[in-house]
Amino acid sequence: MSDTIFGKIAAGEVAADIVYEDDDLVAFRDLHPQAPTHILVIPRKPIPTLNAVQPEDAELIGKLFLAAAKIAEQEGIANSGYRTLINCNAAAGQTVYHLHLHILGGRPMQWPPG
Ligand SMILES: CCNS(=O)(=O)OC[C@H]1O[C@@H](n2cnc3c(N)ncnc32)[C@H](O)[C@@H]1O
Repeated sequence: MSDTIFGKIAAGEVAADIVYEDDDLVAFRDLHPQAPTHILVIPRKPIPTLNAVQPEDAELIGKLFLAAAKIAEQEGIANSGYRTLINCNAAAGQTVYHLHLHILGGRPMQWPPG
């Protein structure tokens, strides 16, 4: 049994608006979008936070970012611009402890992020 909601989505146990998936990754639209395009890309491997990423995960993390760029292209936000971010632990607001990369686009992003 997958222990986070994202693990359940990856396992097909919980529905999501999936926009991309392969053997290693699943990408789906955020339930509470913070931008016109807000997509989460997750590894199927249940890595809880960025702190838990190991050297043997390097290729998987690379695939996460390659997929993000491909998805941004598919979403039509690659040229206008988009933000990718990973929140790590409570101070950053992490609420789901299954590593995930946010893709936010379709509107101007603020800097610095809050
Ligand atoms: C504050 C950021 N916290 S977070 O960086 O941990 O991001 C978690 C994200 O998961 C999203 N989310 C939670 N449950 C689901 C779900 N079942 N399907 C899609 N997205 C979900 C939240 O809206 C949130 O943006």
